[in-house]
Amino acid sequence: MPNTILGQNQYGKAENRVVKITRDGATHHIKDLNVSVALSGDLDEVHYSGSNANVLPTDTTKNTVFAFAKEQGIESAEQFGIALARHFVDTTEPIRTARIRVEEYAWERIAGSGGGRPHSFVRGGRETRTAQITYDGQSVQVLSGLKGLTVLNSTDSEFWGYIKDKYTTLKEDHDRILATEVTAVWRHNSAHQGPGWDASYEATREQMLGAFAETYSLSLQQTLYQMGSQVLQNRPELEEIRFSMPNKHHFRVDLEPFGLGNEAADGAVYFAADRPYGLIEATVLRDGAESLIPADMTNL
Ligand SMILES: O=c1[nH]c(=O)c2[nH]c(=O)[nH]c2[nH]1
Repeated sequence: MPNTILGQNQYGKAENRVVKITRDGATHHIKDLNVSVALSGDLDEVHYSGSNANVLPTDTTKNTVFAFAKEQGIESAEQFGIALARHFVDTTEPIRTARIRVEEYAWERIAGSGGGRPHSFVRGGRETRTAQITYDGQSVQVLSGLKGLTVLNSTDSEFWGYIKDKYTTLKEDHDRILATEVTAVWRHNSAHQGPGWDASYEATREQMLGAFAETYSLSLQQTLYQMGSQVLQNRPELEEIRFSMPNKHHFRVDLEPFGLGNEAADGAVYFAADRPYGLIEATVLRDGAESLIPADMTNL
């Protein structure tokens, strides 16, 4: 039998769905998170011999998520993740590193005649907010982000001037739809370690959307870079942002067989294809900043 050794390993309870209601008199507030815990440390023995002496049960990590939601409340995804990561490493000797991943789902207050209803919510059609917190006993690393932010420009997009070889059939386009579903992860500089996570998130999202809308696009790559660049220029607390952006192709339908023109300028009919799709991914950095967001972080 060949000899084997244990490589990278981590464990914990994934996808703890925790909903916290905060009551402010008759007015309620809701936080809806999906929290995944991954712990690593002095855990060779459980793999080699099955000794659980160094194992904090994944069941306990689940309980901790719910107990912390009650004891400390949930101020933001980032704050909650930082508190959990510190707890696992600082209170459990064999645990050396904790990685907490958080997804946050938005709920909006249902409108009423006298303003928003106090305790009724509708799940927002918005993107999912994400955060990843890593703590190794020394420093806390926070990556914030979002996924599922679907955007579309119905004009101001062209694509032409590309390489043409014997397999190229794509026609040059001077007025196309540009649509994508943005996944983005960004890194704050070390001076910004909260609070203010929510305000930073909203402002970053707004810059991203503004840049998408305002860029006259010659390629999705160019739009992506403009989005990242505008975020970094307007959010001094950020150092680096990575995007994964599928090109949600909208092809003008050939209506010639029915004697119909279908020009973009006249208001065209498109076929919204779902696959395959172009996939455009890149990191944008502040000049001089270190590239620390892993390339696969936006493919989770
Ligand atoms: O914005 C685009 N970038 C590409 O690289 C590409 N390739 C392609 O076929 N269509 C597009 N569109």
